[in-house]
Amino acid sequence: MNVDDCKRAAAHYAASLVKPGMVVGLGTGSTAAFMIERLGERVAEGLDILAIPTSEESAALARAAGIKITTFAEHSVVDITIDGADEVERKTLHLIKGLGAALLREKIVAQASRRFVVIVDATKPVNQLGERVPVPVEVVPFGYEATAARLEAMGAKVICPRRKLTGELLTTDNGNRILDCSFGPIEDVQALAARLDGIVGVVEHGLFPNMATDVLVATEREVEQWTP
Ligand SMILES: O=C[C@H](O)[C@H](O)[C@H](O)COP(=O)(O)O
Repeated sequence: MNVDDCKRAAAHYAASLVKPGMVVGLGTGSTAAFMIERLGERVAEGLDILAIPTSEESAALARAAGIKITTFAEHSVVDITIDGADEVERKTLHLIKGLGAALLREKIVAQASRRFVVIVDATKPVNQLGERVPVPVEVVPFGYEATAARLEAMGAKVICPRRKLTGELLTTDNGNRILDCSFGPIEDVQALAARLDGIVGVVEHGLFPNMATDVLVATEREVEQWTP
């Protein structure tokens, strides 16, 4: 199985957890896209659900797949959210998310969910968060250079990601900027999350400690289910 086959296997397993009548949070990214596609197939076969997407991209995929969309104005609790991740810490199931710039909406939807199922291929689990990827941080555009300097003073190497096609600075669905912050392997995820929460100009960050209720890891042979 190649990486896409693994992503698809985890996504299909997660989609099978969705039951009729549920309000479903739809994650963002390449793994979540396989899950949205599969849920669309189940909807075509008669599954009745409502969905809250975590990005404009996932909303477009859901509409194209025939999945009905709802909002928090109509449903304040989400039964299950299924989303990808950029890193999963093996021992704790803490996550880094947001390399696709959707972290703020993803965290709002995850926080409102009874069950938060994370779907990954075997390249995503790590011993310590920050081993392979930076922590994306969503910041308001005003003074983002000053916010970046503040993050650098905390020990991060900060990069402003740009759109591949246009070269423009990456802007989120919420009109904010993303700063990718490399801290290296993170000793204390919750302490770093609290420090990031305390910086003026930071809207949200991609550290998701103690949020996943299930992590589905697709290896070449099987889909493993990890729980905290
Ligand atoms: O902002 C993007 C999201 O957090 C994604 O869930 C994350 O980047 C994983 O994406 P993928 O499944 O494409 O690796």
